[in-house]
Amino acid sequence: MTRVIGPRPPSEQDDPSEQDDPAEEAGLPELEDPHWMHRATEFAHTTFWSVARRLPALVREALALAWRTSRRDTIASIGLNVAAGVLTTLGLLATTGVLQQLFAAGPTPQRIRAAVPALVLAAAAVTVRGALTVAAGWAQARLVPQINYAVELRLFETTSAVELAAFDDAGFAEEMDRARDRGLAEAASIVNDTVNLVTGVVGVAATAVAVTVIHPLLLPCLLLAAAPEAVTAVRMARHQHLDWLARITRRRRKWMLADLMAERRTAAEIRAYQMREFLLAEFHRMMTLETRAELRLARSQMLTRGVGLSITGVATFVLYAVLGGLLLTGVVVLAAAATALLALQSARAGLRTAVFATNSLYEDALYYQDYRNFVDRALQRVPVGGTRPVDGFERIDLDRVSLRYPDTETAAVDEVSLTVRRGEVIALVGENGSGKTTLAKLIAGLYRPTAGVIRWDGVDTAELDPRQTAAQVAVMSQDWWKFPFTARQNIRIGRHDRPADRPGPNIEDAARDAAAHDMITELPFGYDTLLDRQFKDGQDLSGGQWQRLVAARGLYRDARLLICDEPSAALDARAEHALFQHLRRHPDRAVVLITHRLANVRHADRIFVMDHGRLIQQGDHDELMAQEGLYRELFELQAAGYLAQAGEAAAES
Ligand SMILES: Nc1ncnc2c1ncn2[C@@H]1O[C@H](COP(=O)(O)OP(=O)(O)OP(=O)(O)O)[C@@H](O)[C@H]1O
Repeated sequence: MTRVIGPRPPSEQDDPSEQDDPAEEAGLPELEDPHWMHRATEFAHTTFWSVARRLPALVREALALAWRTSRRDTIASIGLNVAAGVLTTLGLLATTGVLQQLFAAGPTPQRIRAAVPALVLAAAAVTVRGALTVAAGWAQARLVPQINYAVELRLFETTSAVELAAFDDAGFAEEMDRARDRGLAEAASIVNDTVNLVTGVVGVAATAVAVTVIHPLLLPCLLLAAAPEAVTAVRMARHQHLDWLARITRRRRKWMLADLMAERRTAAEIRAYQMREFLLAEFHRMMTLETRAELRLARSQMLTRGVGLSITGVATFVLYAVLGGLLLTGVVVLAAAATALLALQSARAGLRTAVFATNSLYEDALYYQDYRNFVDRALQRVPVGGTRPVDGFERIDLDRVSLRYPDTETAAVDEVSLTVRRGEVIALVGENGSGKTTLAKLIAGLYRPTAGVIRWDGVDTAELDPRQTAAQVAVMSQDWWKFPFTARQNIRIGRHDRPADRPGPNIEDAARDAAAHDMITELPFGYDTLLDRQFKDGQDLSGGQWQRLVAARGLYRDARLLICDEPSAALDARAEHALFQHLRRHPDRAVVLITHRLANVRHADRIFVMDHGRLIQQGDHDELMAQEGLYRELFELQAAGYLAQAGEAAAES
């Protein structure tokens, strides 16, 4: 049988456990550290005691988050764990009672009878404690999805409201990634860690109370015996973290390779270039190094644990010796000593839980802080706008408007003044990078000018209600997104909130106007076809078909200002012709058209020519053709191509 997947089998020489730290590793392709690495590094270099010092503040933060999300589940998670702790104490005391009766003098049946009440109490304590622990776990598990939902909602409410310009700011984008990648997930973790910490501390405290009641001298003995285990737990957690840090770049590369080999969007290219062997070899190399690192960690963890267990063994031996001494000198009775040994198990488990929870809480809180900081900063970038109502316009005036993108030397739009009037079609033309799209986004209100003023009927747009202003605008963007919805939804999102009584084109009419209707009806489920291949029955469209859908959405929006940025770049001649029939003059609408196909702007009322962000020419087609300049040059260049072809065809016939 042919092997479908057949990576090179590891040779003996490749045995990961046999190789030393390879120089090969240094030859791996360079990758930048992920943006959240600074937190991981910060944690790695913080001592456990510094972590413990910050604990009260972190616990307060986590509890506040849980409290805001669900008071009932917060109280239940903490309260039930504390109650379980009280029952641990009761259970241990009852056990001492049982042992005291069993070790007392007298005939066996009589001793057993005397032990029965304490035995019942101990059994009841264990049972109720178990029930409380289960209920506490349930409350804790209920908290997690609620917290996740609350923090995600808050994040996306904020990211979807911030101004578009924020997305051009590399710092902002990085903070957003950081908040999304780890910050979000760690919100529920810090609450979980806190509840675990409380559980651990309550467990230790309950045991401590029980042994102190039995005999105060037992408490220091108990802590002494449990301490080595806690130290081992801290050391192992640190090892694991440092090792994870050292391997993170390689693991990212491994994930990236794994993604490349199992992603739809890369599948075609990988096959076309026959990259399979190359990728599998890279993956194999990465896995070899990774496995070797994991084996190294396992070895060092084993050593740490071995040393820890040896010290714990010695400490337990010392405890036994001390208990023996106390028994011999009659300071404690046999029953109390036996209970102390039982208590030791419980204290160890509690201490281990508390130590792990402390470590995790500190680290997770660092990432959660990233989320908090991002949301605070993002809220400052939500455009406030004015309150003046807007209902259409007669004219939009740009007065020496400029826009400089963050961290760039030159202005993408430089002191441009122009007017867009209702009922007109205006065109923006110019070479690549001349600032047309940026200017269109300024007119659409997607960007605020960094200098100059835009006025709607004489009123500065900063004074207008931003939601109402945006409702007047439709943008058929050059870089549209393939929204993973049905064809109908893809058009309807253009004005999904249109009230039933408000007039406007219906979905099918808009699709017909954009030459999309026939193409949609030919899809397997017509308008209800899901346009995403990653889901069952989903379909994909060609570039031109998508663009027809985008045009249909823009027409369905039925806005007073229609901005069309290269609306026909991917359309065939028939679809382009059909679309431009519907982009003609309309008394209630202004159209701003950007296109490199200059034949389409011939009939525009006015044409604005951009060059390096500046407006260098304006007029209608005839005026611009009558003068020397960029417009005529570009138009003639394009026309020459058609004329030459027409000439060749005439000569051949
Ligand atoms: N988000 C951005 N951040 C930084 N610079 C940008 C951004 N978008 C565009 N630019 C720069 O601004 C200038 C104008 O770009 P713009 O997209 O407005 O040009 P254009 O005339 O529409 O080009 P094209 O004809 O290629 O679509 C270019 O130099 C471009 O590199």
